Amino acid sequence: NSTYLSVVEARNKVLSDYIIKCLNSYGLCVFDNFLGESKGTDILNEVQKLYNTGKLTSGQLVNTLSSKDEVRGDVITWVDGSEKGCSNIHSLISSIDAILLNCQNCLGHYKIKGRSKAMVAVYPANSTGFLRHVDNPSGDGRCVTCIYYLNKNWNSKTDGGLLRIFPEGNSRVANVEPKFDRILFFWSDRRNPHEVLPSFRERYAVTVWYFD
Ligand SMILES: O=C(O)CNC(=O)c1n[nH]c2ccccc2c1=O
Ligand SMILES: [Fe+2]
Repeated sequence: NSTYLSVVEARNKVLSDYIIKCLNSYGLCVFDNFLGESKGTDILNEVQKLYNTGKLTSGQLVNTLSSKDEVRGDVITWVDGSEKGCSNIHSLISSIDAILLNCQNCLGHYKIKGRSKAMVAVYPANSTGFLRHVDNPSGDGRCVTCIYYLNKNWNSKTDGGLLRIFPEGNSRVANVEPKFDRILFFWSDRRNPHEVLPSFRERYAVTVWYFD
C-alpha cells in the first residue's frame, strides 16, 4: 500500500544521502542492518546452497602449488538473479540499484550508467584471503564497488577475514568486519587499495560493481 511504499522510499532517501556524504568525504561507506535478519538470512541460505552444490569456481588465478597443502583462495560465481534459487539475491541487487539510482549525479563526478552482475564469493575456511589490490586500476569503467556481507557472529580476531582498505593519501586504515547484513561501498579505483586477510571460517559476500 502507499504508506509502505513511502516508508521504503523515505528510508532509501536517508540511506542515499548517507552514502553520498560518506563516499564524497571518505571514499568509502559502511551501513549495518541493510535488509534485516530475515531477508539477510534468505540471501545467506541461497549463497550457501550455491556453495554446497558446487556452483562456485576459483575466483583468483591462484597458482595452486604442487605442495600437499593446496593454496585455498576465494571461489565465486556470477548471477544476475534470474537463475533458479537466486530470487533473494535478485531482490538484494534490486535494493542496491534503488539506492544508487537515488544517488544519481551526486557521487563525485560520476553518472552511473550500469552495473556488473552480482559476484557471489566464498572464502573457504583456512583460505589465503585476497592479496592487496585495486579493483579498477586501469579505468575499466567501474566506479563504485558494493559488497554485501552475510557472516553471522563474525569475529575477525578468531575468524580472520578482515577487509582492510588503505585510502590513498591517508595514513588511517579502514578495517571492515565482514558482518552479517552489512553493506559497504567504496570507489573502485586507485583511491582504495584493499586486501582480505586469511579467513579461518567460511566467509560469504555478494559484490556488485557500478559503472559510469
Ligand atoms: O570480500 C571482501 O571483503 C573484499 N573482496 C575483494 O576485494 C575482492 N576483490 N576483487 C575480486 C575479484 C575476483 C574475485 C574476488 C574478489 C574479491 O573478493
Ligand atoms: Fe577487491
